[in-house]
Amino acid sequence: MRKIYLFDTTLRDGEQSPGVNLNTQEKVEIALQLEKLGIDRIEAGFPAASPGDLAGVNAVARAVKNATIIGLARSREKDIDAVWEAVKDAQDPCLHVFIATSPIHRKHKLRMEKHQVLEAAEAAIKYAKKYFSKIEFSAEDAGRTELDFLCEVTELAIRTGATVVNIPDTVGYMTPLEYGNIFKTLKENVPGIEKIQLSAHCHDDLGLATANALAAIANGADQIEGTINGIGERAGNTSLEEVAMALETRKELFQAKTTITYGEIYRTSRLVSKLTGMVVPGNKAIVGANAFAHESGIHQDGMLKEKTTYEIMSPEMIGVKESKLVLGKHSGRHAFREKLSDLGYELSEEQVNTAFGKFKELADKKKDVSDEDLMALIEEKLITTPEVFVLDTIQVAYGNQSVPSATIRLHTIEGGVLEEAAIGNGSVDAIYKAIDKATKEEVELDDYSIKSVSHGKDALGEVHVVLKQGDFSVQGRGISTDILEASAKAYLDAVNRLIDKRKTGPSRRDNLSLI
Ligand SMILES: CC(=O)SCCNC(=O)CCNC(=O)[C@H](O)C(C)(C)COP(=O)(O)OP(=O)(O)OC[C@H]1O[C@@H](n2cnc3c(N)ncnc32)[C@H](O)[C@@H]1OP(=O)(O)O
Ligand SMILES: CC(C)C(=O)C(=O)O
Ligand SMILES: [Mg+2]
Repeated sequence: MRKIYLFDTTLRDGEQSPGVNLNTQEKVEIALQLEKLGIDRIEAGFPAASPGDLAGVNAVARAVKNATIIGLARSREKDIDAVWEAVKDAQDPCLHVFIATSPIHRKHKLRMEKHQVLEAAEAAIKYAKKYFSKIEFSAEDAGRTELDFLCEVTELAIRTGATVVNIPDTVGYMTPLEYGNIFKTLKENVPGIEKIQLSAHCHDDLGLATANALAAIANGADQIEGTINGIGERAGNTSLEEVAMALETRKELFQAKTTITYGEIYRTSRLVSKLTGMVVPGNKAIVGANAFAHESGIHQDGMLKEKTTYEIMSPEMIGVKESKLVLGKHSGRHAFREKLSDLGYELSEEQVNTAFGKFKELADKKKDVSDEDLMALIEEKLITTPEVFVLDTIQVAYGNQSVPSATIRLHTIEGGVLEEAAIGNGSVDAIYKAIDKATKEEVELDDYSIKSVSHGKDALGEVHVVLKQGDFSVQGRGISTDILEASAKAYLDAVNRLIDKRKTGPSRRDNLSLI
């Protein structure tokens, strides 16, 4: 298998992401993690940009022992001097020097003719040779450069002493077929091309950065430039973790591989996200929070039977602990049962079915059903008190200038429907008075408490009540995303227990096997 070199520019092009500014210590921390990851070449910054960046690149050059350390320069002597100053202490220093070659950049930005661009590139590479044995030359905006001129520039760079020639798609304009064709053309037409390495540097303006990098590899590129998490100027750069995992996962296709330590990918992604403040989108390939998470029942069932049904690579390989089966409204019984078993519940098929019905009702109201939600739901639902009264609907009218009122509708065990309305000191009081009227039970509310059993705005509220009737005292619990509904459920639960207690004596909390 052919080795593909990874050139990481998180600390240079990545730092060009608007809002990102890494200090020296942060650059060193990321660089050391990149070294652990096994990155071959680290572009640590643009030393001519500021004294701070020069110091940052220099600190990286001193700290990292097992990767080439690179600084970027325009085709100007003072930029090249600054790079040498910054990287001369590295074990393996390298210069990256560039000039734009496309007609748009030549005309509007550089205001140079073709021959002036060639002269500037030649002069820069010649000057750099007084310091560097390794020089990468980039033809900025190569993607929009006339192919014959790009061949001419590449030939000149090789002749003058560049050891790597980079073909940047600076503005992310290329499609894979076009970009691949540039590499093919250079390979076939430029004299001396076999003496150097060809490199690809892509941007993601059209979402094609990784696809274009892979097309370059398929057409002979030796090196891929990119960043961790794909951060970088505008829409960002090629994500190196995507390239590495695409080559690994489809090795039969590419016959090429990187030599990185896959198990460090996730850790590196987290560190870069933390220090740059660039949040990784949940659906980001390889390192996004959802990259190995499955929510729908059919997928979860497949995953439980055989992971390869829905995963083309394993999360453990990149350092993620395990795949996640997320319970939500699309989940099915297989995943639900598995989750209950993980939480330590051993339930009969019938109990699973009852709980599953309740879980689906809850999932319709909540985005994510957490472990705490599930535990609350199981503990509430599987304690089998005969339900003499079942809550159907509640209507509450509340205004800070009016008396709260509530209308409730209950079903009875015999199939009847009871509907009552009442006013109260507050909404909960109105609900409880309406329930009293409907059930005709004379009870006293001895205690009422409410707590949140999960997190976030759509958290479940759990209400706990104690009702008294003569010598009897019973507890009731109700759970809902709405606290008024939870209050009504708790009250009715207690009334049902009271009726049951009157009939059967001591309380029964049976049919629930919690382990
Ligand atoms: C595609 C890329 O990612 S390229 C890298 C982008 N990174 C950066 O720009 C790093 C941060 N940059 C900086 O700090 C500053 O731009 C500096 C210090 C490099 C230069 O600052 P200034 O001297 O004030 O110039 P300014 O940035 O305004 O303009 C760029 C100048 O460089 C010229 N230039 C641009 N690219 C090159 C090049 N590769 N070689 C030679 N000259 C170049 C421009 O034509 C312009 O020249 P002009 O002043 O004669 O018109
Ligand atoms: C400096 C070069 C390589 C660059 O970042 C680009 O062209 O995108
Ligand atoms: Mg770039």
